[in-house]
Amino acid sequence: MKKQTNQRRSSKRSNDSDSKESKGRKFDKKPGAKKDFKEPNRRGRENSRHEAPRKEQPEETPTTNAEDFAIGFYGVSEALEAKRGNKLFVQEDLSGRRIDDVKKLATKHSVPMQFAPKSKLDLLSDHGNHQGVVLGVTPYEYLTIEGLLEQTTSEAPFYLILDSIEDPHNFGSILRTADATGVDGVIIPKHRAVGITSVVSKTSTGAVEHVPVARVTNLAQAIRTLKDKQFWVYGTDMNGTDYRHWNVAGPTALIIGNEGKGISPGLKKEVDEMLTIPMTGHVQSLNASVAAGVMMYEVFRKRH
Ligand SMILES: C[S@@+](CC[C@H](N)C(=O)[O-])C[C@H]1O[C@@H](n2cnc3c(N)ncnc32)[C@H](O)[C@@H]1O
Repeated sequence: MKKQTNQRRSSKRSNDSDSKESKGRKFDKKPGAKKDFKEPNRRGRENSRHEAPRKEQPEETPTTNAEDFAIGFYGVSEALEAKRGNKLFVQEDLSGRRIDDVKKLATKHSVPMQFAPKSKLDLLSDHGNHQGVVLGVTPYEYLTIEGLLEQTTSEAPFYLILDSIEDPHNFGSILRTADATGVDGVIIPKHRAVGITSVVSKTSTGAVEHVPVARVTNLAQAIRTLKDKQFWVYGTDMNGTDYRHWNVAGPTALIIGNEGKGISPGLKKEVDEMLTIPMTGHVQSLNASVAAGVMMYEVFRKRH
């Protein structure tokens, strides 16, 4: 297996999607391998905190930690459905169908509710646009890279690797498009990057509950693991091959770089090919989530 991988790595990939090399290559999964990870929400993630008999929360405002709350109608509803909710705060002077829908969902999932002034919801959501609903959630359970590979069922998975995205709106927006285009997983670094916060969850309009996210301490190591599993790994910058010639056949991973610094030089060394979205105007680059969206839809367009 290793030898075959090295052979493949030594030759530059043809952009002809019918090339012999890419045809029929299977995603190398070990059937029946032992699971060493917890499945994410909506795919059977168990949550012992959620299942334990509920105690009413103390009345004081909990410590505000963006990873502990979901906000807004979509973010809250999806987190409730994913059984991550532990307490719903509803703005006391608001009513309406969407608020009622969220309340019904909380009741359905036996999540306690508290009516509170807007000032308290503002505080809990760190002044995010909460739309009158804030949900205390159990922390998101990230997958490991092995866990992500293990649970991926596509023959030719497509993963996004985010090299230190810092803006939660960019991350949320990327997750939203990832869900829309059927991306099999998103890989993020543990340090110097945004994790799954309330703003990410809201911007993703709940997609965060559907797209598996793996968090790793070393992206370069994660990429080497993917290469060992026969993935083609692509980077994105302004000096690569025109993305319209991208051969998306087979297991594929695509790296999107940091908003300011782009992809780190260390990771560029690991990629099979760099890709570029041509630009004819005056600005230097696209927004990271816009570039990610273009690339995700390119895979979708070519594969569907
Ligand atoms: C705002 S850009 C970073 C710009 C950074 N100064 C650089 O030189 O790479 C953030 C990320 O979006 C992606 N990106 C933006 N515009 C792109 C383009 N035209 N082609 C390919 N990728 C692009 C790349 O992944 C890039 O790392």
